Amino acid sequence: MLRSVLRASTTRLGVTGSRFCSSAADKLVITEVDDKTGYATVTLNRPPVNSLNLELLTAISETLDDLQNNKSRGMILTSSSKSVFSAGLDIMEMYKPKVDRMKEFWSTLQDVWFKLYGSPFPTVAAINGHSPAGGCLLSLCCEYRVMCQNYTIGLNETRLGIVAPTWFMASMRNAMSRRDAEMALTLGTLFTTDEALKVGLVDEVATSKEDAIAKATAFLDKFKKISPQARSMTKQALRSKDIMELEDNRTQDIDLFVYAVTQPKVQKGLEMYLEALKAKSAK
Ligand SMILES: CC/C=C\CCC/C=C/C(=O)SCCNC(=O)CCNC(=O)[C@H](O)C(C)(C)COP(=O)(O)OP(=O)(O)OC[C@H]1O[C@@H](n2cnc3c(N)ncnc32)[C@H](O)[C@@H]1OP(=O)(O)O
Repeated sequence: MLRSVLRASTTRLGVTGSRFCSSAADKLVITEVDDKTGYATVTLNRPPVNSLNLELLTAISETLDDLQNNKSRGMILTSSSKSVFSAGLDIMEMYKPKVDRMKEFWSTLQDVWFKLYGSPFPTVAAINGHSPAGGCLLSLCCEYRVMCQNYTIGLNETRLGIVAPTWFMASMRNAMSRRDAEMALTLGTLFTTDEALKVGLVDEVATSKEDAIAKATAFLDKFKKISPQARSMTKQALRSKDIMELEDNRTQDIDLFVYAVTQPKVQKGLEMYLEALKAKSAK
């Protein structure tokens, strides 16, 4: 049975059985913990496309703190949308930005990356929809990815005229061969589910969200007989080089982000990209 933990930002709510309280639907991140397994299902809930703005990133960051403080046994990251896992960073945070907010936005994204990529508990992404750019990054931070059929995933930054930061690249390199990561990053490839499986960007394909959650749960179950401490120390040792590299360069990374995104050429590119997105959705 699902337990008490429904959390969004700083608000705790109750839950009865497997049903959410009505107010849960308004929350940016919904967390349910299964009493039997102890696994938390964390659902991104910012319609229409879970684009990652400062508020959503803050809610994710706080959720990850909660899971760590409660010594979570495992996390499944998914989305409440029927067709989008996450559309990546909210382009409105980068288009005509206010510099102070932009810095806080990027610093919060860094926090989420540290907490998710370096989490002591095991993590799986149940990717139940499209997952470009920052959406792909969130899933890459997890240890295992199960993706539903007929969607797209990838770090497509070069297609927007943007260079993915080195820690985005490191996250991709951790999942795929160096060669495939180089091709994918330079081309800004958005892979179909089947293509993503072939290059190792995802680990399993699912037929539905329920199937993805079941496969994610089966992955977490594999660690039942493994010492949690040995497991987490091994994971963190393998990822520590990437983590230390960003830790040592946090401020420069924020400054670089602000500099790159405020370039007139990049602003123009973002404007055109937004216009194209809006024209497409108006059709
Ligand atoms: C030194 C380093 C410098 C910089 C590094 C920056 C790194 C950047 C990382 C990023 O994540 S950038 C974001 C990249 N994201 C994308 O390219 C995805 C764009 N979106 C889509 O392709 C599609 O929306 C979709 C995710 C495939 C979903 O398609 P669907 O048909 O379901 O929805 P629709 O396109 O109609 O969108 C609905 C609505 O949402 C708006 N939208 C979509 N994505 C974003 C976004 N990322 N940010 C802000 N808004 C977004 C879209 O415009 C529609 O709005 P409207 O209803 O008002 O028209």
